[in-house]
Amino acid sequence: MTSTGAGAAAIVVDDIRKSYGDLKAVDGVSFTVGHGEFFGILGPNGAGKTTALEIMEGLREPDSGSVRLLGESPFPRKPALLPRIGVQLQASAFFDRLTAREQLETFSALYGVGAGRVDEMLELVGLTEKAGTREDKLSGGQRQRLSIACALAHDPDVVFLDEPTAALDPQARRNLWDVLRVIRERGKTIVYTTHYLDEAEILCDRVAIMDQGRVLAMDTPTALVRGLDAPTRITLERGTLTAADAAGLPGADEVGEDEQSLVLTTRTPAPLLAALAERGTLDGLQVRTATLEDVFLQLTGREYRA
Ligand SMILES: Nc1ncnc2c1ncn2[C@@H]1O[C@H](COP(=O)(O)OP(=O)(O)OP(=O)(O)O)[C@@H](O)[C@H]1O
Repeated sequence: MTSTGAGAAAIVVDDIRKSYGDLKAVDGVSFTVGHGEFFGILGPNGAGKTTALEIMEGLREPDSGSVRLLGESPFPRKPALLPRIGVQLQASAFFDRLTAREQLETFSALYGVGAGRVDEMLELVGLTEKAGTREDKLSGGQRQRLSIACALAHDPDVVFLDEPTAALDPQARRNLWDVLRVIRERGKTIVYTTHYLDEAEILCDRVAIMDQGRVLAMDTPTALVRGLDAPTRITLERGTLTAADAAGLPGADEVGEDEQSLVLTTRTPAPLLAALAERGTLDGLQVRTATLEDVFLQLTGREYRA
């Protein structure tokens, strides 16, 4: 726990609103983020995630509502808060012509901390071997990781990351997930935005799903998915079992067929999977449970499109 006291929240967002002309970018958003929590703000493009994040960081003033960040109002900027928060800068905010190491040294100096953590930060984000490479010669994923390292240079308590995995290839995204997990293990409070629901489901302790400026749902990903009470779909390659046999298995609620596959729908997957295993039909079997995309569909009536 930090100096805000045991049990106190790291961030309290209370009914914030922000309009641009007639557009309600953030339309009455409230939530609390606990110390050490990895909190995700999710939603499609234009949902209001960045605006909400910038209000939390103190970069933008809300039209109404309030934010307490580590017990302080972040807007207007509080010098006392700055050493305690890390904000990931967009890659374009790097200094020209500096190597990865020099970027980190410069950020450390700006924060008034020594360069003692630079090697550790390079190691944390997997850039030790690129320390001497100029930032404009790094890949997109490497630049993202460097920008996260710069946000951590002064060892802040709370880290804000705006779409850190956007525009990365799948491998680079996964590498970055490992970095985010390590930051979380170090006890940092992380607030991040993403339009990748699958990723948030894996990484976040809790998520707020936003759409059109509002929070539609907020909870742990597991609780949100469980709340759907959606069935599990088990797909078998066609020919492994007849539809009639499948319908007689314990737990098989519905059986459907198409040219390639047999699809069993169940609310009790364990006995059904056990029965399928007994019949030696597990080869090529796929199990699909509900995801946050299904939660979004239920909440909005629309398919999720990032
Ligand atoms: N400075 C601004 N002036 C006018 N409109 C803005 C401004 N900033 C954001 N908006 C609009 O407010 C809405 C919310 O934008 P915001 O960037 O917060 O959404 P987002 O969920 O972060 O989307 P994205 O994933 O595309 O970044 C959008 O419709 C956007 O066009």
